[in-house]
Amino acid sequence: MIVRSLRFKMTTIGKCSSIYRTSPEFDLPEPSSGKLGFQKLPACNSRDKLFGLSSTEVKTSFVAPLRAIEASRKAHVNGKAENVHRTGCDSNDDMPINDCHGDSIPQMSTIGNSTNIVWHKCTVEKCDREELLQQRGCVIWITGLSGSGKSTLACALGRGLHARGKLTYILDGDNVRHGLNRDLSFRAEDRAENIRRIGEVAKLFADAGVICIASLISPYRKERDACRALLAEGDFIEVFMDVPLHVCEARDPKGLYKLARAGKIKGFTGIDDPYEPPLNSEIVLHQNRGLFDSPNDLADTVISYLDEEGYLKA
Ligand SMILES: Nc1ncnc2c1ncn2[C@@H]1O[C@H](COP(=O)(O)OS(=O)(=O)O)[C@@H](OP(=O)(O)O)[C@H]1O
Ligand SMILES: Nc1ncnc2c1ncn2[C@@H]1O[C@H](COP(=O)(O)OP(=O)(O)O)[C@@H](O)[C@H]1O
Repeated sequence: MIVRSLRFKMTTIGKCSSIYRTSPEFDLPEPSSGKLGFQKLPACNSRDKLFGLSSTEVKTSFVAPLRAIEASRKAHVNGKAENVHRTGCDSNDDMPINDCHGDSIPQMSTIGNSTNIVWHKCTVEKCDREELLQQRGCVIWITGLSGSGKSTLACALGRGLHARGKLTYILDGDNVRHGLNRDLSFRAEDRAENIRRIGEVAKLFADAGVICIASLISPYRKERDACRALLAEGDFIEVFMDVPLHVCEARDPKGLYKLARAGKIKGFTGIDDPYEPPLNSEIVLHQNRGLFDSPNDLADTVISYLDEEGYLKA
């Protein structure tokens, strides 16, 4: 396997310094001819009855715009977001629908600082998108020290899944700090906010049916677990890059450990800022007999997990 050498340019974006746009690329086979496409959609839940359509009608008329039924979810006051945000085709059963065309007044919620808000529900749901994509939307959350190989794995994984005709999107901590999170520094509260925002965005991607690969240090267990709690059971797959600090420091591809040791970067993870390793990751990747598997092999481990758990089919 050939690893292309990359030149990194240090930048300061908003409050963050020393971050890089990461795009490590490995020479991998070109994606196979497997193409994404449209197909007849089987009726996937009891919603058919709800909208007064038979399964056949749903199948044949799905491409025509269905009248969207805006609905709001049960009022959950004071930030009980997990109940409000629950998605999935089987979530209709316990959810009252406020049809905006009817007489009922939608129930209002207060979520954090947002008052009088309503959850709008659409007839095209996560499972419909998954059917279209022939995969299950989920979040693969890669955590580990700087230099542990998160971005490299994310990229290898993205390529490997793409080659299998699966739709992925990478949310790399470095990259997201170039835009959405440019206002965040590396102080503890800003890191927590960085993790929270990426968790929320990842959740949207998963809801879109995409296999979302989040790769960020995410040093705090509590914040990682909070992101896990945003998703349905099983849809958050934590991958721990269990690479010892001395290995990451020896790699030091951006020279940041050197700067941190010299006291030129304060609060560097693993040096003078904490990293809390996960306790119950779905996947732990570590060295075998002092050697780390190649990024492609590591990616294959994750892909096998996804395959076995049924994420690579609808
Ligand atoms: N103080 C400090 N500590 C750790 N890392 C630092 C720091 N300052 C800059 N950088 C660079 O920023 C990248 C980490 O960004 P993340 O968003 O993944 O970090 S965090 O999850 O909010 O902790 C990280 O990228 P990776 O090496 O890819 O992990 C570093 O390049
Ligand atoms: N599986 C691996 N085996 C050996 N070296 C690796 C592996 N994965 C990544 N690397 C190297 O380690 C360094 C850090 O990788 P990177 O993906 O940038 O880590 P992170 O995103 O965690 O900071 C890079 O020089 C990369 O080429």
